[in-house]
Amino acid sequence: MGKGDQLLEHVLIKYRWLFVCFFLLPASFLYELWSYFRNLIVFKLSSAPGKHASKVQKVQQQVVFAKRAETFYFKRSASINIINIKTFPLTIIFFQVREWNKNGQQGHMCTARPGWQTMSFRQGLYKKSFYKVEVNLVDVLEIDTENKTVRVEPLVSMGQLSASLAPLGWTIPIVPEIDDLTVGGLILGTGIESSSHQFGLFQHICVEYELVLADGSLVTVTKDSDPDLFYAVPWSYGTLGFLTAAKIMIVPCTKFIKLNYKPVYSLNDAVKEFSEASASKNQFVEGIMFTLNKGVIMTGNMIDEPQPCDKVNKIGLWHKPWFFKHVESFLVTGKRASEILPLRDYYHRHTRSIFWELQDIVPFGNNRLFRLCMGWLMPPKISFLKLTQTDAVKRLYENNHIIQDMLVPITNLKESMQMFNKETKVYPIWLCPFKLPADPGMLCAPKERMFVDIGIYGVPDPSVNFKPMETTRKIEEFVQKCEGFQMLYADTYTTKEEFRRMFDHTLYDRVRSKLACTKAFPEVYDKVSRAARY
Ligand SMILES: Cc1cc2nc3c(=O)[nH]c(=O)nc-3n(C[C@H](O)[C@H](O)[C@H](O)COP(=O)(O)OP(=O)(O)OC[C@H]3O[C@@H](n4cnc5c(N)ncnc54)[C@H](O)[C@@H]3O)c2cc1C
Ligand SMILES: NC(=O)C1=CN([C@@H]2O[C@H](COP(=O)(O)OP(=O)(O)OC[C@H]3O[C@@H](n4cnc5c(N)ncnc54)[C@H](OP(=O)(O)O)[C@@H]3O)[C@@H](O)[C@H]2O)C=CC1
Ligand SMILES: CC(C)=CCC[C@@H](C)[C@H]1CC[C@@]2(C)C3=C(CC[C@]12C)[C@@]1(C)CC[C@H](O)C(C)(C)[C@@H]1CC3
Repeated sequence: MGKGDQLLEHVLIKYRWLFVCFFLLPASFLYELWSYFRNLIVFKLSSAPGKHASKVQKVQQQVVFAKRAETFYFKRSASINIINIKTFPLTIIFFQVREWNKNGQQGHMCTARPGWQTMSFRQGLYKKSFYKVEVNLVDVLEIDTENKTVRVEPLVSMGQLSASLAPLGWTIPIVPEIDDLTVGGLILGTGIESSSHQFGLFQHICVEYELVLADGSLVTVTKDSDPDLFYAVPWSYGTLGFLTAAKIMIVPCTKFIKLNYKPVYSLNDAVKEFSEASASKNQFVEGIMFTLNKGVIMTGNMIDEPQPCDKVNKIGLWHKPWFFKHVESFLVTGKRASEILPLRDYYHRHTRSIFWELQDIVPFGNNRLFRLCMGWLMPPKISFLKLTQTDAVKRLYENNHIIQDMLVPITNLKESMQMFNKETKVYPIWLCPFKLPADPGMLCAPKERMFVDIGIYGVPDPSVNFKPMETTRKIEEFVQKCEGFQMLYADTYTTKEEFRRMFDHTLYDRVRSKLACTKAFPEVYDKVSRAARY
């Protein structure tokens, strides 16, 4: 690398904030504005629910077309096979055939959602070669307060869903905290939040899935109508079919939450407080560890209205400190404290600082003056950050940064913390308890157990000699020994055999062979392993 390139690389890394502040923030704002008005018009015209059936038909047509195109290329039969599909515009077919042909005529399919839009550090290599199916389904379809369900399309985001439900006094029981997470990604990957100790993972609040299968047929499954497929869908990462709608439980909600902060000053205390809180009746439980021995355990409950003497802290306002910094401040006072927060501010509490990831990108993002002047533009859209990140920044993250969520039984919390401390010394660490019911599927377990998600996001301490692959492999091995799991949005460095040991593939394999998925979709491992992502 020449001197000029080195200088450029240095500037791009060190001064990424310049680009972020002067370009990405306004771009993100304009995008939010556009999507706000688009959603408003769609909602006012109520056109979305009516269009669902025809949009799903388009998905089916593309799948049928992919199958026919495959037959055509392998058997070299007449092109009439392809053009025969009614109502599908010819031009699109020709373009897609050309694309599919150019890309090596592979039979596997994936959604056409570009990799830069997904909530993961990397993008799938397969997005370059697979046959891409447009699943342009972005709307809330029906809010049924009588049966306590909401029916949504897969690209509905958490921000959009909480904005739709909260004014009506309802919420889904688990609202994963980053606004742009989508229902589809959370069902086919997984979702977790501070209410998961009561409700489980995102899949456990879903009651019905509508899917387009590998043969182009449309099915609607519940745990009673087709338990095999119903339980195989979560964690399948889009390798059983295309999700076109989901029915999710809703529960009544109030406008406020009372949040209690309990500072802890030793690992033993932290584990004790956190485990007790996870087994309690509190509606929300979360912990943030700022060192191995110091952290804050939070419990919360919805309340109807604040008392006149209560101070409401609107932590979502643009000029408020980042949430994790606010939490850290309770370590200084050392006292238990409580405060009232608006519920939506609480749900989206980690959005403005992208947990603690934004401090590496905009180092002065939590500065009071910056917040006052520019805070309303924050955060930049994760997808825009991803789209515009340079190779130098990517390499920097690859070699000096770790982003992993490890799900281990809560009884292994102490040794897990000690292990991650030894291998990474990354702080803050996110702790979120969740109940894992004894359901069939990838996380099949003999009995219901309490787990904890340990989220490690950040730069390992120089003293630990962090090596991305070796360190992650050690952690993965440890997690496997604890009978735990790794979240799939992050890279897995396991071998396929190790991955199949970590996740129970019995039901998944059976459903894949029953639904003829093997030719249509890759296995989960081939979408999430480090080798499958760039
Ligand atoms: C009955 C009903 C049906 C609906 N049906 C549809 C539909 O079919 N299709 C559809 O697309 N929409 C639907 N909506 C949603 C509607 O379009 C949204 O309300 C719209 O997006 C505008 O939202 P808002 O102004 O209430 O959001 P705002 O509250 O202004 O939120 C806008 C954005 O800011 C974020 N945000 C808000 N508060 C916070 C906070 N405290 N912290 C961090 N981020 C925050 C949100 O996540 C969101 O992305 C429906 C809503 C209702 C009530
Ligand atoms: N608090 C939390 O729980 C958090 C969770 N996450 C993780 O982020 C991910 C979700 O991110 P998001 O950007 O929403 O989703 P992604 O685009 O990352 O989707 C995840 C997977 O689901 C597949 N998928 C999504 N929608 C469909 C569909 N309609 N039909 C078929 N397959 C589909 C995708 O398939 P394809 O590859 O074909 O596009 C992809 O393999 C999850 O893995 C989640 O665990 C991240 C942050 C926080
Ligand atoms: C289960 C839970 C709570 C998971 C939280 C995961 C987040 C911390 C992850 C999800 C997406 C994620 C990997 C991301 C990044 C940081 C960590 C994130 C936000 C960033 C913003 C880091 C900076 C990078 O240049 C880039 C922009 C590509 C990514 C994008 C995705």
